[in-house]
Amino acid sequence: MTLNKKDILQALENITAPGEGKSLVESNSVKNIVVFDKEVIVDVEIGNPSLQAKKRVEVDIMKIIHEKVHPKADVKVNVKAVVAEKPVNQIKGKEIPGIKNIIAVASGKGGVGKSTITSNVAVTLSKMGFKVGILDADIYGPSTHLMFDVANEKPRSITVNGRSKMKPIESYGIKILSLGFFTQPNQAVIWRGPMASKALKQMIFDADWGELDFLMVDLPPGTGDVHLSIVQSLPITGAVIVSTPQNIALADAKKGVAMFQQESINVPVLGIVENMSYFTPAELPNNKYYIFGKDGAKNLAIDLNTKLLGEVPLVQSIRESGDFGHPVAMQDGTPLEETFIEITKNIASELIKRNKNLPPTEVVRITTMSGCSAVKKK
Ligand SMILES: Nc1ncnc2c1ncn2[C@@H]1O[C@H](COP(=O)(O)OP(=O)(O)OP(=O)(O)O)[C@@H](O)[C@H]1O
Repeated sequence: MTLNKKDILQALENITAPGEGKSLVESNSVKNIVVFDKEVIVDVEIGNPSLQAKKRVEVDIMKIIHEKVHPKADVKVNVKAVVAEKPVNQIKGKEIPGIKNIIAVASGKGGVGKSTITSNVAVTLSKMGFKVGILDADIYGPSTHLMFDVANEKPRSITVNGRSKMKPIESYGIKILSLGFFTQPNQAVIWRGPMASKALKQMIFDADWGELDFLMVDLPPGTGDVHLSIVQSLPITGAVIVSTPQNIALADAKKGVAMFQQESINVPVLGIVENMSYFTPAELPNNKYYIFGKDGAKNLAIDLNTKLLGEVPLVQSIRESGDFGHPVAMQDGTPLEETFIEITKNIASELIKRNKNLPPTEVVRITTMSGCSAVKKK
């Protein structure tokens, strides 16, 4: 009996690769053929990993060789399944030169204190000596301009390298751009999807942010289409989710986490900040009343395999300082300053973990911060 490779290859042209609509030869599935006397060994690779597909290819090859080449050939078939990695359709915004980390702050539910947490973490980062910016992307109710007492300011247009750019408003050393700068205080503006996207793109890419260590983005509450398009248009380094302890808020926070973890977005969730964890009256600072429930965010963080970044109490001074345009974390030597330092450090150490794939210089730069305490700005 004389068998040769060419006849075998020709025979294999009659078999289609499972799920490919092409012959095994055409689809390059035949990797090797060894002929030795009456013995034939065929190595094939197919894309379908199911047992049936493998068995079908094996039987088909044996049958066709017996039919077209030699009925007594001793055929051995090795079928290997090679599953191509599924391309992930990630839509990421292009990098913003000069901005090292972009932290998105989100909440599933409205009014849980997302802007309060954003402002106070930004202030704490700035007190630590970092260059910080805030982009208020809350299309429903921007409030950063109020919390930093710059409600009546309007960003100017300046020329940088021959291009006209929007100059962020600076308050307490933090650069701010907010949709709130472009509406009248008493005007009810509904930023519709495309209009909001356009305004935000301008505030991101046509603004003179300069060098920033951190740009905090205050997202609108919710997890709808508008949120997706905002999140997808920004190169976000990590996301922080804010929730209050009630079940109804936690259920929405869960959706917020899921939004960032979607395959098409895939933004690392740095953790959850629980706001209004307990009430502490000013005259009884050691008393804690868990009026909205206890450990809700902690349990959610465990469930979702993320971190509880900290718990912020419900206290009058947080509301007052927000209303007066002077974030509470600016005050030195208070328990709330400590609370925000703790949260900020936790965010930073989660960022270090997430950034470990970045070039070493990037990681070192952030590592320096993790161990440091608040450095007072001159
Ligand atoms: N821990 C707190 N203690 C007391 N008041 C708080 C606390 N956190 C937030 N507030 C107050 O609750 C109100 C809502 O807070 P904030 O605007 O930060 O919420 P938000 O989630 O950003 O709201 P929105 O959904 O409108 O964007 C503000 O008046 C703020 O000062």
